[in-house]
Amino acid sequence: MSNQTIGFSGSSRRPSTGGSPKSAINETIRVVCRLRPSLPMDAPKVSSPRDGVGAATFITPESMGMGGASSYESFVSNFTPEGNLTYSKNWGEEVKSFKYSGCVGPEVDQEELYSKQIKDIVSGVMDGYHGTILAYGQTGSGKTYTMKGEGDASAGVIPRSLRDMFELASESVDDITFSISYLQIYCEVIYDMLDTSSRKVLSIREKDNRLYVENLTEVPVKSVESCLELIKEGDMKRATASTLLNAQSSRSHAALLVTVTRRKKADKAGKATACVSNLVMVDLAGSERAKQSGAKFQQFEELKAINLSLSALGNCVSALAADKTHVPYRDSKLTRLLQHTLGGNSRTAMVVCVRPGNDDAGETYSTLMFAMRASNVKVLAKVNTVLDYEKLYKDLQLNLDGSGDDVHRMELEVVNLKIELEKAKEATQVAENQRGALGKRLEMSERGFQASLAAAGGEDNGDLVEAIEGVSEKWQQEVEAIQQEYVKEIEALKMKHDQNLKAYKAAANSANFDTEEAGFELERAQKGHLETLENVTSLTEKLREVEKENSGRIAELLDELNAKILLIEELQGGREKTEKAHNKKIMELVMRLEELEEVQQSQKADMVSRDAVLEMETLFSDTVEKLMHRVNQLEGKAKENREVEQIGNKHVDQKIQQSRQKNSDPHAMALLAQMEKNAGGVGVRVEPGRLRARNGRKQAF
Ligand SMILES: Nc1ncnc2c1ncn2[C@@H]1O[C@H](COP(=O)(O)OP(=O)(O)OP(=O)(O)O)[C@@H](O)[C@H]1O
Repeated sequence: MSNQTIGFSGSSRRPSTGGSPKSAINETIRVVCRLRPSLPMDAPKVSSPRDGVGAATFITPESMGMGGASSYESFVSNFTPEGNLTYSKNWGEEVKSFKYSGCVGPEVDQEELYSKQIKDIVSGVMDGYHGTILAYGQTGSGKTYTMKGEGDASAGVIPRSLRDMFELASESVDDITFSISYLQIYCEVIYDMLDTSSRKVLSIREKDNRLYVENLTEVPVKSVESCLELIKEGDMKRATASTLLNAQSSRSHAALLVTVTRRKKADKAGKATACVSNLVMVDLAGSERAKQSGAKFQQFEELKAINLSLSALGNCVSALAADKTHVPYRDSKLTRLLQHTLGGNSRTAMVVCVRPGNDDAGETYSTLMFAMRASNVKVLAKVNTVLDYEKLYKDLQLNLDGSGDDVHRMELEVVNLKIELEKAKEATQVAENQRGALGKRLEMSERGFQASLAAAGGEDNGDLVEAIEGVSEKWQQEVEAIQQEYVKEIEALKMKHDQNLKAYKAAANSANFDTEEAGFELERAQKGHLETLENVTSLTEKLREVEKENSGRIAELLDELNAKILLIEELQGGREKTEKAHNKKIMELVMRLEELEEVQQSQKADMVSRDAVLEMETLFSDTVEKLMHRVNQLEGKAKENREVEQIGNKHVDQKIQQSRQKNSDPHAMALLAQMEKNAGGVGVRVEPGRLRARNGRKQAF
């Protein structure tokens, strides 16, 4: 198992509306609406007074004859395999039409769905195109069933795709290898499902216009079974994760990434290429409303994250469908991960799953609307070919090895030819020698013959001379025949020698040429390797620098983290104290409340009735009114008294004045004495001018 960085689906270039590159596929996202059958869990729920028995929001062949569906508030009233779907709202008053790539009802099985809607995208992946299959829909609508399936008979898209891919690979002459990665996005955090050792959190990175999930585990696989086993292990981990994180299957998005590397043989120009393509299969989390799901606490947080990512997906789909320049991919991890898939370089199919329960009508409608938008998104998929450096290197090595063999073979041939040439030379020499010897013998014979002829003497010996001349002639002829034979033999040897020489020269030339070619090739390869090596070295250096930077940054981050942990601990300590104080306060308040309740309870017994209170209130206000009336009366009286007193005072003052002037009025004196007495004091002298003020105040009440 290797732990490395791998890419998700190539370039994010948006498809242009103009001409497309050769072998590029210009199409839209293929949207297939799948209506799942009614299950016991969709037991009839009464959703309106007019809907007494409903269990399906769409008409199925089974429900068709029962006449129930058309009485529902909202329902799928018709659909065709060609993808036409009609949705009726308000008991059929409003009708909305949708058009998808296909529409499959409950009667369509996994095999039919796969072979008609998905298979060609999978085989496209084997030809070098990226492919993406998504399952979207409300919780319980059949996404996992569609993607994974149940058992062999109901196997879903994932096992069927893997089977097809391995089968195609076994039939191909090319060298095809597979690897898989498996991840989940839970509450906006990416987890590696194939890393059994840790629960590391992964990040999405971008480099050279290529998105990748950093450090995501990529496992080379050799069979469908090993893939399924790894997925099972991942799912088990997911189940474990669900206890740790409270994540259930529907709470996270699960994505399986299959990378296919197809190596082709080098062409005549010696260029070896490889296609590296991805098949991404995503089981999205279920869309649902908090109210509907009754989510609380952690579940609510999950739901928030799911809805955030699904609505981000919806926003991206809307922006792409409307051909907007800005697509908000960065709004969620899901959309960032699918950036190159949606509207980019990947053939994409989306199976939109719909539940039949009539309580789901609202969700069904928004699912259908989302699907409609998705079906307008354009994609431009192209074959993803790269230079296969590994193969190129291996092939060159093999070629060089082969050239070496050829040179060696030719060298041997040359050596053999040289030996034969030497032999031919020797044979020629022998023949020359023999010819020389024969010539000498002939000369000697000639001389002997002439001598014999002279000794035989003249015409008398005519018969003998004739006989000798005949022998001589015969001898001469024999010698000539032998000579000719030798000449022929020498010529043949010469010819063979010349031929050998020619072959030797040709072999030597060809060997030289091949050696030269091989030398050039080697030089080119060495140059290429050198460049690659230089690139690798500079990349390694960069990597080291980045690692160095990262380790510095990581150290800083760790320090920060430690500081934050300390802070959190302190805060927690403080919070605990505050909590304790709060708890104490709450306890006190609770006790106080209890006391009050007790008091209230005891007061309740003494409490008068509401009528009695009203009566008392009326009595009280009557009394107050009367008192106010009385006060007003008294104030009027007092005012009158004050006026009378003023007049009286004035009169008394005049009288006192007069009597003082006269100093003999006994009546005035008596009055004065009386007044002084009333003023209350022994030794108090009442002056006539001041008497009014003191008395005036007293008389006010
Ligand atoms: N086409 C179908 N035929 C038969 N049964 C189906 C079909 N689709 C779904 N089901 C059944 O419906 C139930 C819910 O399906 P499934 O678990 O796939 O839903 P889901 O959308 O993945 O839910 P979640 O979002 O919670 O993961 C399962 O019991 C499944 O077997």
